[in-house]
Amino acid sequence: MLTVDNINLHYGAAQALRGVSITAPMGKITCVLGRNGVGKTSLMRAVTGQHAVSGGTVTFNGKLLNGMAPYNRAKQGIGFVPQGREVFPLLTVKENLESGYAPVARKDRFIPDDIFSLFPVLNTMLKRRGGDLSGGQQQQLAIGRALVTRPKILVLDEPTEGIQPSIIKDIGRAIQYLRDSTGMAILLVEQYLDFCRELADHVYIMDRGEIVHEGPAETLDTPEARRHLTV
Ligand SMILES: Nc1ncnc2c1ncn2[C@@H]1O[C@H](COP(=O)(O)OP(=O)(O)OP(=O)(O)O)[C@@H](O)[C@H]1O
Repeated sequence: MLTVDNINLHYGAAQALRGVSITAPMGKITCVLGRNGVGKTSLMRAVTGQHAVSGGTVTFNGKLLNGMAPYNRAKQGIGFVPQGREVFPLLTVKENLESGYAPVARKDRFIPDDIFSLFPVLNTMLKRRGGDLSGGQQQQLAIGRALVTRPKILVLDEPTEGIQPSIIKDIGRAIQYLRDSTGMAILLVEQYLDFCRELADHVYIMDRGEIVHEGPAETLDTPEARRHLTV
């Protein structure tokens, strides 16, 4: 289980997170929702080690992650699919997937078949450059690359952003399959309410750097939750 306990995060003098606490249990999909600029990506940066917290703790399966470099967090089982995908445009699909080998033991340096079962298009495009793929295909590649690192928790930052509906469905199915078949924890940041309502076991809503709502996915339909999500 991932436990974020009472964290603060600053960019210089500006505070982006204020006393944020969330948990993401194994075998569950935990979704963090909120409008633009409320701190969702900052929370993901705190979890993956891309930005230091200025207070509080981040632990994964009992191990304190504070101060640990992103590379070492990947070794602990934190797999990250960043906002905007960050696929290497000049590397082939195969090379992009292989870039996930760095944190895994030598014996595990192969591409698990599951990835091609989930996203068959990647298998047919192995020799194509990452930059030549559509946005949806790049998103599938970014998820595949994270899976190559054999994560115990998959952290996804707005995987549906700018993606066509049919591929959003494929990505949703893949996320459910990963939860149900591997028991990994999934931490999902989203602005797309319906996607979260369908997938999430538990939801958090953020506003201005704080958690303002927490509950099962059904609670997204309460007026109190809606109030935090409408512009
Ligand atoms: N590198 C940075 N330097 C300074 N301020 C930043 C930086 N990154 C984010 N911020 C500020 O921190 C706050 C939270 O931003 P963050 O990106 O975490 O929000 P978000 O909810 O993920 O938004 P979005 O949905 O647009 O990605 C915003 O006010 C933003 O302007």
